[in-house]
Amino acid sequence: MNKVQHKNAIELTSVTKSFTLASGSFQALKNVTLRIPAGQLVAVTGKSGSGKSTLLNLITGIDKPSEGSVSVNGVHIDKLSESALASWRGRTIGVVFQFFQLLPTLTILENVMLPMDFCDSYPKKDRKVRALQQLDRVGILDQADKFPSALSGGQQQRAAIARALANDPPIVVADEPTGNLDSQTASSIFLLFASLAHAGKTVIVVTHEKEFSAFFENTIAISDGVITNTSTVSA
Ligand SMILES: Nc1ncnc2c1ncn2[C@@H]1O[C@H](COP(=O)(O)OP(=O)(O)OP(=O)(O)O)[C@@H](O)[C@H]1O
Repeated sequence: MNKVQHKNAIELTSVTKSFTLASGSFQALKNVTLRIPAGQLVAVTGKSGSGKSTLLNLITGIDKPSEGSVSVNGVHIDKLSESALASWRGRTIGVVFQFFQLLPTLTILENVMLPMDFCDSYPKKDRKVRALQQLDRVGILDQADKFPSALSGGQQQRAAIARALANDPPIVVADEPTGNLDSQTASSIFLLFASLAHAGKTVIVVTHEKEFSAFFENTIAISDGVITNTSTVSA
């Protein structure tokens, strides 16, 4: 597995993302150029509809840019085929969602083992130990054999973060990961993200919650598809 960390984990160059609507073409992102250095904890902020999820979808390769290029950890992902992209994504990017999206019929341990099963990233005999290590890392090793419904919201999000870490991706993206959690639990989740960045992962978090800005080394503010404020931008 290629574990080389590039200086810039994310590079968007002159990226425009257009959607075709009945009323014509709509630009959700407009000529965005952006560099995110490896190992940073970065917030993406902006009003509803400003383009935050569109940006994440381009970084994870779920969407392709209409114009411009997207390079993630040194790979020009807009040039990958769909099958190469799926395999690349599973190994390179861990994704965390607002509503956790754990599979309810699997235990927490089984949920965390899933990405390794999907990507065949580690030998079968090693997957359980590796999943337990991730649960330990996020502080819920004692919840391994429970089903998601038996866990608190904060514990479920920790489990989802453990699952995102299963394949040891260099990049973690999270779309409003604390939107469904109380403020104290949210703080503990942001601390966990900070520890991941400290350990060298690039962590990109979409959040509406301004009170947590101190956790982030950089903030990318988006307004109407344009980046209005960030110290990570360079032309
Ligand atoms: N598949 C699509 N087809 C058409 N328009 C889209 C599509 N996806 C997003 N858009 C539009 O692009 C703009 C940006 O959407 P996006 O989901 O990126 O915003 P957001 O900042 O993530 O919003 P929210 O905080 O509400 O999730 C919006 O006007 C949205 O309606």
